[in-house]
Amino acid sequence: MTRDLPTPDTPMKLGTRGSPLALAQAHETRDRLSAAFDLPQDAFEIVVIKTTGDRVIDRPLKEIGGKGLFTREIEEAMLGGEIDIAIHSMKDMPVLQPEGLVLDTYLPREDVRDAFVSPHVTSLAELDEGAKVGTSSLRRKAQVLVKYPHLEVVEFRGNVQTRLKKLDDGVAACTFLAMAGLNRLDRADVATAAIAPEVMLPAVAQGAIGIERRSDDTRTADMLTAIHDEVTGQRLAAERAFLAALDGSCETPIAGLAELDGGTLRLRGEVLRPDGSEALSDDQTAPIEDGADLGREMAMKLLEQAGPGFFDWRD
Ligand SMILES: NCc1[nH]cc(CCC(=O)O)c1CC(=O)O
Repeated sequence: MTRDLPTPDTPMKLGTRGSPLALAQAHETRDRLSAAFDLPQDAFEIVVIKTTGDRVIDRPLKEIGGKGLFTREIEEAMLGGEIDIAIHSMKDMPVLQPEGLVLDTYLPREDVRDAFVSPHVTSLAELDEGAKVGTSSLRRKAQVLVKYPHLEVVEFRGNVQTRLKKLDDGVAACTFLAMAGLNRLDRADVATAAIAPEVMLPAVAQGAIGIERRSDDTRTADMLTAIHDEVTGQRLAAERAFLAALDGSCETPIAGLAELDGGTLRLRGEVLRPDGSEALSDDQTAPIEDGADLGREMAMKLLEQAGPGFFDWRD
């Protein structure tokens, strides 16, 4: 340690959004830190920060646009010294962080799968022509339409409670939620079924919590090594290299999942046309330490197969 550990008088400040899921993730981080250093919980202070994405709830995210819709205010608070670390769902994080910030600490990954949620049916295959599927995820939309072009995808924003209410109100016949989020909220009961990655490949980094810090804050860097999960780091290195090489933004339907089997890393990747008219996928293995190279190579191969214009909107 280059400096003293936090105390209740000088707590470490954990920045987070205020959604129930974000708070659950912040609490998990605090619990892991307090256990690792045998510190009381009040040596850590959870600071809730409202982001643009939280404030604007009446429009589709892609209309508000701009990078870091859910992170900008949090990262500014960290650069300004108001908080020491920021806790994020890694699947929402861009591959590059602003100057002065580092994001390389990951907690052990939760369930990576998507959940299918419906009060009416147990799978998409049971839905009739024209039935409405609620999702605001471009990936899930494209994945649904590739297999079930006769279904209609409608915009579906909001937290778990809001989305369940919308299903009750008949706005859509079904929706998808990440199993990880449901588990962290202790709401796995909401899932009608967990969808195997073979059926719906999850988003890059789904189920992983990442902790961001200032690059010059060595005390915090030292502390975070105690709660970092190496395997999650190796998996995300491959998945995020895949995403980075695809130049993936929130506006490109991309899926990717790395898994370890002994000393081998298996990466599955998928890119889709936004209208769901085509999907390209790959499945390869490499030694664990070559995960990032594998991610890059897979991205290059899929980009070449896709050709120009593949990701263009055809709404
Ligand atoms: N984009 C929203 C978001 N970001 C992370 C999660 C779930 C938790 C996770 O994947 O870690 C969710 C909700 C969802 O997809 O159901």
